[in-house]
Amino acid sequence: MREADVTGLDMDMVSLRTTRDTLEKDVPSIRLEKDSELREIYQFGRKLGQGSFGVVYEATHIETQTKWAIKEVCRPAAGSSKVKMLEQEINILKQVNHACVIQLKEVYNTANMIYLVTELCTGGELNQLLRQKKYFTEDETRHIIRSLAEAVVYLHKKDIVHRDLKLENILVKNSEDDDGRINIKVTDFGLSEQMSGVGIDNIMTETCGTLIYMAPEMMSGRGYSQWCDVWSIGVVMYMLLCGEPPFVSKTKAYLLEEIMSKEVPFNQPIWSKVSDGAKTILTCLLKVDPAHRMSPSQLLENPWITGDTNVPATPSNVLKMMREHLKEVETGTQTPEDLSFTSSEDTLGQHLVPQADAPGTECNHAKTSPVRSSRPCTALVPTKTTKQSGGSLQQDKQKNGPEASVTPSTIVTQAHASVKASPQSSAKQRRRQDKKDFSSGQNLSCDLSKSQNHRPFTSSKSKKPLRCSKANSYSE
Ligand SMILES: Nc1ncnc2c1ncn2[C@@H]1O[C@H](COP(=O)(O)OP(=O)(O)OP(=O)(O)O)[C@@H](O)[C@H]1O
Repeated sequence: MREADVTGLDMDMVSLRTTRDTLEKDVPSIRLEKDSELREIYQFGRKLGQGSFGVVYEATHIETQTKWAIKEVCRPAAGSSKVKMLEQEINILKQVNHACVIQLKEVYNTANMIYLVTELCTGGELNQLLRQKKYFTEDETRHIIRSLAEAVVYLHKKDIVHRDLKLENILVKNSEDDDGRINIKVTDFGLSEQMSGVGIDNIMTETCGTLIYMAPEMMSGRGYSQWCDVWSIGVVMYMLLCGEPPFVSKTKAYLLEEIMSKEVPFNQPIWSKVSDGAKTILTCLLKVDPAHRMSPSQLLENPWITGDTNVPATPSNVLKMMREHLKEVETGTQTPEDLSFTSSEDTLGQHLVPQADAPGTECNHAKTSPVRSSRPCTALVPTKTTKQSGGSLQQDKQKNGPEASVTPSTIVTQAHASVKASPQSSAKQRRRQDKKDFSSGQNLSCDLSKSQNHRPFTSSKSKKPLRCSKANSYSE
């Protein structure tokens, strides 16, 4: 047995991204001469499951008597699509270190096999648990969704988009911990993408994932960003609460049509027992337009998630909220200097930019809005600048901190200029125009298809033919 080189992995298997090396955890990658040598380190137990790559076993580390899961993978042919997925999975698992994401302990390489040693999740997959229970209570769902949102916030901060979030890829660490809570671990990063570019390079075009969890912008094939994961959180949450997916259709085209034409359905009797708070979150997560979707950070701050019932009521209708805000300025309860609009504009023209992570802000459009995609869920600010900065994701991060990277405006509608309205005269002018826009209702709609028709997304990523990567999951 010999330690692998400093890069940590077999270089014929994995081409590491040099920029990420320093961020990676110290996951030992060990070369074994024979497969039998691993049996001297671990005692293999029951089979836990089978994936498209290989078999997963429970295993006991002989020296420490600790239990692990070992994924045994036949080394795929060099250059095959499986190699890319495995590379991606290992590369990403080496970088992540979060309580709600599966932990990779070690990687073993032999001439024919690769072994991934990960933490053991004795509770199996979340979909199995859901099948047993039929549906989860709001309390159980809250805990699971909070953990999932925490994992997604963490991943997105690392520029990792999971792209295949679903019940099957959420493992249960233990069926129920001491508090009766279900501890989850996000797994299966085979279809994940790490965004290494800036601005438009962070728009992906590959269609991948599992249909019922797939965001509409991903299905449309016009380009998508990390907001596809938010849609999937919405589908997972919906399924936890009622046991069934919100939208079902046999083909991608029909499913897309269904999603575009329908409200999030709350017709089944079970929904009468679900709180409005939970339903509101669902409609905010399942927004057709990703620019109007609730961010994972906002989700974490939502009173339904935090259980904080003392959050001051905010007007749920954004237009109403903005009018009240302007009225305060007019009546002098707020000075112009108090205002700090983040203005932006893309080349598509006027566009409302959700301000990142306004706590307690809720959307309440499910019953009031006839068009599901036309109402934003986040605190919105008007956009009136005429300058296009070409600002990038990285530039935004430098200027505004890491959270800036997860605003839809930076990704979905490409680069925006973020300008603080500090000089009084220009701020006055801008606000006057903003007020005009708000009172006329202008700007309050962002139609994905219109936007994209106007300026189709392009990507530096290669476009490959549709291929089946695993049962129910596919990628282009
Ligand atoms: N760490 C783990 N602890 C417990 N069970 C696991 C663990 N990892 C995987 N499993 C089980 O083994 C099964 C196969 O996992 P694996 O990761 O190989 O495939 P998959 O996630 O189903 O899909 P893919 O084909 O994309 O690899 C899973 O469905 C799960 O039930």
